[in-house]
Amino acid sequence: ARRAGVAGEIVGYDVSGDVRDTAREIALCDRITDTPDAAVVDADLVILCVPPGAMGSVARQIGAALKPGAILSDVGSTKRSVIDAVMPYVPGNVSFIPAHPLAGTEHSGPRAGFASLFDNRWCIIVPQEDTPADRLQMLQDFWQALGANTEVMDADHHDRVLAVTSHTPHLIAYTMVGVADDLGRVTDSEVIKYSAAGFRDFTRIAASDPTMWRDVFLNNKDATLEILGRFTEELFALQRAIRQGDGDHLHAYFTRTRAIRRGIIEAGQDTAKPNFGRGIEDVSESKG
Ligand SMILES: NC(=O)c1ccc[n+]([C@@H]2O[C@H](COP(=O)([O-])OP(=O)(O)OC[C@H]3O[C@@H](n4cnc5c(N)ncnc54)[C@H](O)[C@@H]3O)[C@@H](O)[C@H]2O)c1
Ligand SMILES: O=C(O)C(=O)C[C@]1(C(=O)O)C=C[C@@H](O)C=C1
Repeated sequence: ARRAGVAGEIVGYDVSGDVRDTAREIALCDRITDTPDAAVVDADLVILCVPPGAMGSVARQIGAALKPGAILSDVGSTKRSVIDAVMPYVPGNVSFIPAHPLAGTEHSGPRAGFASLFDNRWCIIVPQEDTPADRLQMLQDFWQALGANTEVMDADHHDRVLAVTSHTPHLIAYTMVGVADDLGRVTDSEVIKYSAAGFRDFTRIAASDPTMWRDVFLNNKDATLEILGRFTEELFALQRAIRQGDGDHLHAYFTRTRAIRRGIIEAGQDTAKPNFGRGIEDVSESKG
C-alpha cells in the first residue's frame, strides 16, 4: 500500500507485543497501536490479517470503533467461515467485503512481507448481497493498485476452488514430509543433500505456519474432505497400476497432467516464480 501511495496513513495492530515491537522497528506501518480498536478509529479501509480462526474475535473487538461508511475486509484463506464469524459484529453503516489475495510464502511474521508480493497475483473478492457497487469498486481499485488482478466470486465457490488449488496440496505436502520424517530420513544430511527438487518443494510448503494451516483445515472442512476423498481414490488407482505393472495407465495419466501444466504456462498464468521472491531462494537455492 505504501509503494502504491494509496493510503494516507497505514496503521497496524497485532495481539503479540513482540510482533508490534518488530513492526515498529522495521517501520512496517506509519503507526502501531496497542489496542485493536485504536487502530481502526477513522480508518476508511480496515483489513483483518489474522489466522482464519481469530477473525471473529478481532471483529468483535473492533466493531463498535469502525467509522460509519468504512470498508471492512480481510485476507483469510477461507471465506464462508470468516463471513459467518465476522458478520455479527459489522455495524449496519459499514460494508464488509471479504477478500483473499492468492499470494504468500511459507514465511510469516512482519519481516516476511515484501512490496511486490501481490504483483500479477489474483485477489478474489467476495461481495455480500447488500454490498454497494461503489464500495466494491473501491476495494478492487485498492488491490489493483497493489499490483493484483481481481476477480469476484461467491464464498462457497471460493472455498471449493481453494480446496483444490491450495488447501489439499498443502495437506499432501505436510503428509509427504511427515512420512519421510517417520522413516527417519528428513534429518539425515545425506538425504537432504541428494533430495530431488520435487521433495524440496514439498518441504518448503510443509514449513508454512502451523496455526494458519490448522485454521484453514478446520474452517474449510467440507470442501477439503471432498477433494481429499477424490485424491485418495486416484491414488489407489495409481497404486494398483504400479502393482499390476499397468504402464499404459500410468503413461496416460502423466500425459494428461503434463498437458495441464503446459496449458497453465501457455496461458501465461505461471506467475508463481517471480513472486516467490525471497521465500523460494531461502530454501531451494541459497542453502542448496
Ligand atoms: N501466508 C500465506 O501464504 C497467505 C496467503 C493468503 C492469505 N493468507 C491469510 O492471511 C492471514 C494472515 O496470515 P499471515 O501469513 O500474514 O500470518 P502471520 O502469522 O504473518 O500474521 C498473522 C498475525 O496475526 C496475529 N494474531 C493472531 N491472533 C490475533 C488476534 N486475536 N488479534 C490480533 N492479532 C492476532 C499473530 O500474532 C500474527 O502476527 C490468514 O488468515 C491467512 O489465511 C495467508
Ligand atoms: O507459495 C506458497 O507458499 C503458498 O502456499 C501461498 C498460498 C497458496 O497456496 O498458493 C497459500 C495460502 C493462500 O491462502 C494463498 C497462497
